[in-house]
Amino acid sequence: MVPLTLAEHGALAQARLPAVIWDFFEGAAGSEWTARANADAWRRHLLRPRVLVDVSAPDCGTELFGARLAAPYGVAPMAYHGLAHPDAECATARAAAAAGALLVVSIFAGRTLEEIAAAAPGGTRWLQLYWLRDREALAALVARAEAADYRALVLTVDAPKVGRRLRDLRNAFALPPGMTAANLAARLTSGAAHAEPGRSGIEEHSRQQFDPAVTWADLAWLRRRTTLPLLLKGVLTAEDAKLAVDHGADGLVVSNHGGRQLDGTPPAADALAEVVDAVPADLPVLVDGGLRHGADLARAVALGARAALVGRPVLWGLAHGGADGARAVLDLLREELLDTLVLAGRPALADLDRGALASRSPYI
Ligand SMILES: Cc1cc2nc3c(=O)[nH]c(=O)nc-3n(C[C@H](O)[C@H](O)[C@H](O)COP(=O)(O)O)c2cc1C
Ligand SMILES: CCCCCCC(=O)C(=O)O
Repeated sequence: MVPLTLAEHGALAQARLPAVIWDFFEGAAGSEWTARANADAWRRHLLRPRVLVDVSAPDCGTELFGARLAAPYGVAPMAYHGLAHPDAECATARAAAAAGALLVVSIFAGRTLEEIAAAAPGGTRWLQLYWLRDREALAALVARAEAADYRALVLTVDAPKVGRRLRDLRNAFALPPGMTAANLAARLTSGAAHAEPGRSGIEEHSRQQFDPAVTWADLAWLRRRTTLPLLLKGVLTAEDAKLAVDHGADGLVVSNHGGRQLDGTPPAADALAEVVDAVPADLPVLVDGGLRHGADLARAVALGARAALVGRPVLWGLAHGGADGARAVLDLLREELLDTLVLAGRPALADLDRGALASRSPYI
């Protein structure tokens, strides 16, 4: 079967993956309400098409921090792509570069930053960080990212610890043998390889390694260590968006972590406008969570996002088809976006503003 929707990519992946790994990918915190709401919220923004517009040459290309992208999209940072496919992040890097998409590499990647860069030399890559207790490890990663031509840093700020993910607790999820975070010393990663019944190795590991005492005041330490643009990922409120700007953030990612952290937060699609409206107009705001169709990319741009990141669907493609599968997911999103631009009578991203949407329809 040639998958024609992201959901069909998901079905192929689920058929292939061990259930505990599928659960780790798909799972979210608590009742998983926020994870479900993420996808539903995009669809509540109905599209308002314009007619008799010249749509013969639609263009969804864009530029982000000086890099050219084929569409306003990227791969969200996700730990351990090797759980999906043996070629791991190197395959994802090849897919993203071929599709003209940004790749945000997780601090918990299973391949080194240098291997990932070498796998797709022309690609646009950023590095995501969690604030570890071991600051020297963080500083070393920043230096390596700069040397390997990563173009920005993304500090994830919604995770003083990993959320309470019931599927992982039920499965006593732990990393399989051989699966390690290649960019960190073994002493910083070994905790995720074992879980007692009713526990999650990932959650325990985060309690050991993540610094839950970090505050806005600490950002200056990171800011001083790099000239790269610094984005904060996991901001959902106007208050925090303003604080981020005051503390030198160069961009934001509106995100509830795909519902994997605090269940009950607003869907990302609903938080986006609040954040966009709180920051200077030229500050790049990205968004992730629940984007499952190219039309959702159009919705994100219309609400003020400069680009959107896609998480689980890329792992679905990777799981069933390696680099080709991940690329197929990204290509499908771009094709669907172009189709949306044409049929909505808005042939360029600049034509997408809030007038392109009828929000919060009473009909669905
Ligand atoms: C398996 C998995 C691992 C993830 N690992 C990370 C991570 O290492 N760092 C991070 O900031 N976010 C991580 N996330 C969250 C994603 O970056 C992103 O916020 C979320 O997946 C977007 O939602 P979506 O999957 O609905 O597209 C992870 C998500 C998944 C599904
Ligand atoms: C201590 C390892 C944490 C990895 C967390 C990755 C993940 O599942 C997520 O951020 O979500």
